[in-house]
Amino acid sequence: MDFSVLYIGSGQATWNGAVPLAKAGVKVGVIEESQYGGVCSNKGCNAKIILDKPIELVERIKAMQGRGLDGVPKINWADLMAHKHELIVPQDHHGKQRLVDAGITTITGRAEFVNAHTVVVNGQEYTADKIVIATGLRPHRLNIPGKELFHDSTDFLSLAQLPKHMTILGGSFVAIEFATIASACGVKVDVITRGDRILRQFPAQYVALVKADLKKQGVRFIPNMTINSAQSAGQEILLEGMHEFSLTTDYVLDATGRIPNHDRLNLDALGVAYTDKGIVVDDNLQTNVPGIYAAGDAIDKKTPKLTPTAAFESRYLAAKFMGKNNQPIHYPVISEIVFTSPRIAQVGVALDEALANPDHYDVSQVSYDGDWFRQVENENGAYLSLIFDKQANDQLVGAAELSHEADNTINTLVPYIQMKMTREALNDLIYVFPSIEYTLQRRLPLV
Ligand SMILES: Cc1cc2nc3c(=O)[nH]c(=O)nc-3n(C[C@H](O)[C@H](O)[C@H](O)COP(=O)(O)OP(=O)(O)OC[C@H]3O[C@@H](n4cnc5c(N)ncnc54)[C@H](O)[C@@H]3O)c2cc1C
Ligand SMILES: NC(=O)c1ccc[n+]([C@@H]2O[C@H](COP(=O)([O-])OP(=O)(O)OC[C@H]3O[C@@H](n4cnc5c(N)ncnc54)[C@H](O)[C@@H]3O)[C@@H](O)[C@H]2O)c1
Repeated sequence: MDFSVLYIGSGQATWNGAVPLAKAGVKVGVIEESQYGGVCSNKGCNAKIILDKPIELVERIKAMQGRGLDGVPKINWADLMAHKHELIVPQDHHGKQRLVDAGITTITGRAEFVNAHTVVVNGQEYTADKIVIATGLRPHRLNIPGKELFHDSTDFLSLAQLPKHMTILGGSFVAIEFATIASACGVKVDVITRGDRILRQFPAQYVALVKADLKKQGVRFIPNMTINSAQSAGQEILLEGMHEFSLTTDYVLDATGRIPNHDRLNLDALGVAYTDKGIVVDDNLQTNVPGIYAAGDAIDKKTPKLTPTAAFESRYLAAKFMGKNNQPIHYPVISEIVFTSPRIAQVGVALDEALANPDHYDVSQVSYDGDWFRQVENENGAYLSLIFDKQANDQLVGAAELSHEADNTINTLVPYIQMKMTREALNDLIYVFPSIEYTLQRRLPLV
């Protein structure tokens, strides 16, 4: 065999495990058809957070007007984009170098299976004991006439010049994060959704506040609408939908989700099971074909398709391949965030579920409006919910926050929930003062 372990794809689901595996002396190969490091490093999280940063800073500066700061800086999109390129363009090179430095053989090109232990890339065959499918997702495109006029998240993240009027199809992470960025930069934004909700996975009450803020800023939400076609109308694009709906716009961002890349792997020849959401794996991340595993966004899974979950699965498989862990995968508590302004972050039991089950959960809801430390930045409209399990000794089992600091608060709470800390134990910690964490603790109901 050429390799002990051969990965297809080089994203988070690969390198987090492949690097330690190779450093432990295992013969590892990685095949990548596009940019090394995958979506997150090159056309996802990292690029997005660079474009988002000034939006967050400007919002915070706006809140401090007349409180020690005079004047709100303007966002310069061209400079911001140049800054993004400066940081992101080298990621492909770094992503490859990280593998090479660990002693991994990198193979550039598209992989296809020949049999359970062989793949072909650019006409050359490579064999391995174990093969890990970590091929991620690509943008879904609505299949309607005129779809070629649409753009996807990758296009937006490299947009040289902002349009005057942008129409976004979809209402989840990509749609709302990009609506936040574009609108803050002065673009007139429409968000068209099939249903009547956006950001379904986040607490309805916090989402409603974010939506109200976006509306105030001029974002127009068009719910319960199916777009049926698009066509050029001079310099503009004409969208037509049900009930004789029509709209002209300068730019259409198709944010209707992402689809797996496994259709390009010749899986049917091997009988590897998959669904339209991804590869089917058991609780050892092995497919129905022995020796073939899958990790990251490529899997059909209930856990969210995020960078930290992909990295967790990658490390899990590496430990398994090194013989250090023979247990089924056991996910720890998972946190997530949407980079709106302010952000919504959450971890553990969902707030909406907890509120719907008052016999099971005690929900402590806090407004930071009266909190002097949050008022240092004049942050208003910030909220925290803590969820305790009444049936398990008042353990903290979930939390959600809407604020500019939501990522920090929720990250602080992750280990408490994972380590099953009770309300009593949480009151028994001493933090730096003043700080976000100290403020959080003071908001905990005493036992
Ligand atoms: C715009 C955007 C913003 C995001 N923001 C966040 C965020 O803020 N936080 C967060 O946690 N997550 C975020 N995500 C999700 C995150 O990027 C993914 O969960 C993560 O990249 C998954 O890693 P992966 O390794 O499973 O797949 P990927 O990163 O998609 O890597 C798969 C790799 O496989 C390669 N490949 C596919 N098929 C083949 C083949 N046949 N042969 C060879 N190579 C192949 C692809 O080129 C790709 O490089 C975002 C995603 C997008 C699109
Ligand atoms: N902050 C973050 O962690 C972050 C940010 C961006 C993306 N991501 C990840 O990237 C992935 C993609 O996110 P996303 O927002 O593109 O997709 P998504 O799958 O989360 O949402 C897709 C959206 O498109 C809508 N939609 C689907 N099909 C449609 C159709 N035919 N017509 C109209 N609307 C349709 C859905 O109702 C939904 O609102 C997810 O796995 C997400 O976890 C994460």
